[in-house]
Amino acid sequence: MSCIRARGLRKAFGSTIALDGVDLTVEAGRIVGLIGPNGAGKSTTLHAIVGLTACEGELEVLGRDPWAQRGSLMHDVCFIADVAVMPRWMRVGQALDFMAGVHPRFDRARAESFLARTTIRHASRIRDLSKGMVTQLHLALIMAVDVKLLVLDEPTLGLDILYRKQFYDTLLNDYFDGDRTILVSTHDVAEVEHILTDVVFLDRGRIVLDASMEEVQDRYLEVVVGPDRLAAARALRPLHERTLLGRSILLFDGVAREPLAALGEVRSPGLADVFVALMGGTQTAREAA
Ligand SMILES: Nc1ncnc2c1ncn2[C@@H]1O[C@H](COP(=O)(O)OP(=O)(O)OP(=O)(O)O)[C@@H](O)[C@H]1O
Repeated sequence: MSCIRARGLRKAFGSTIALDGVDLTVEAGRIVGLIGPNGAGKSTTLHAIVGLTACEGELEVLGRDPWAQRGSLMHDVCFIADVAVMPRWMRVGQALDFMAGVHPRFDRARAESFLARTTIRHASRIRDLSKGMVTQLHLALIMAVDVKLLVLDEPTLGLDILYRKQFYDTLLNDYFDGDRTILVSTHDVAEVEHILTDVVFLDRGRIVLDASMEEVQDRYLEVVVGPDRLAAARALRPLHERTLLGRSILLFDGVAREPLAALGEVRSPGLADVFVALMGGTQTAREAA
């Protein structure tokens, strides 16, 4: 059984089509990045998955219909939007009490042992903690919830780079155990690239790319060419072309390494470059040819 299985998901808000036929399968034990620009439909997808919004189409999460069976689904799912946004008036001990009261799978001892590694004290008020400490507290609460699926909607928005890195590193090292599934949305590709097993690019309510990181590695190549080889490189129909320090960098989808190597230095593009190539909307060499 897949962890998430969506077929033909559609959602309209008035005349705005937020999801326009999304098919998505996420297997258990994967870390999937749902990546897209503002308004792409990321939050709507995640809300549908955790049963916060009803959609047309078929959707099954951990064998349940999220909209109809939200109560039971929430025993196995944790949904977080905005790390480090917590009630400022609460004390740390009260946040632990609250979690213990509302979530049947919250393991207080686990949260306590994580907090013991920090300088956060039970008696501290959240408003007196630094932003980094609030991130640590939030992580301690998340990581103590024993669920099968963790859904994170742009979790690190508003955090600076150090805390964002700390958040993802801790998530990977102390939470992910190979059985859990993590689905994280972001518009910052570089931030999550190193933790993902799979990537889904979403644009205007449609999936543009759905692949494992290995598939991305195998499929896309970049070649750096000088002006003398540019016409030959363009003839191989690149997906995207950009110029950097006077040299052209052409990105190809599904073209073998050998013919590219004859044109210049071949390398694997970063996920951000593939994202720009697929979503950039700029004129590509293919169009120019
Ligand atoms: N409750 C709503 N009422 C009306 N329109 C909505 C509502 N929720 C989302 N939309 C619209 O649906 C589209 C998709 O929004 P969604 O929030 O899912 O995108 P997103 O990819 O999460 O964007 P962002 O990165 O900006 O949060 C947008 O055009 C948005 O304006």
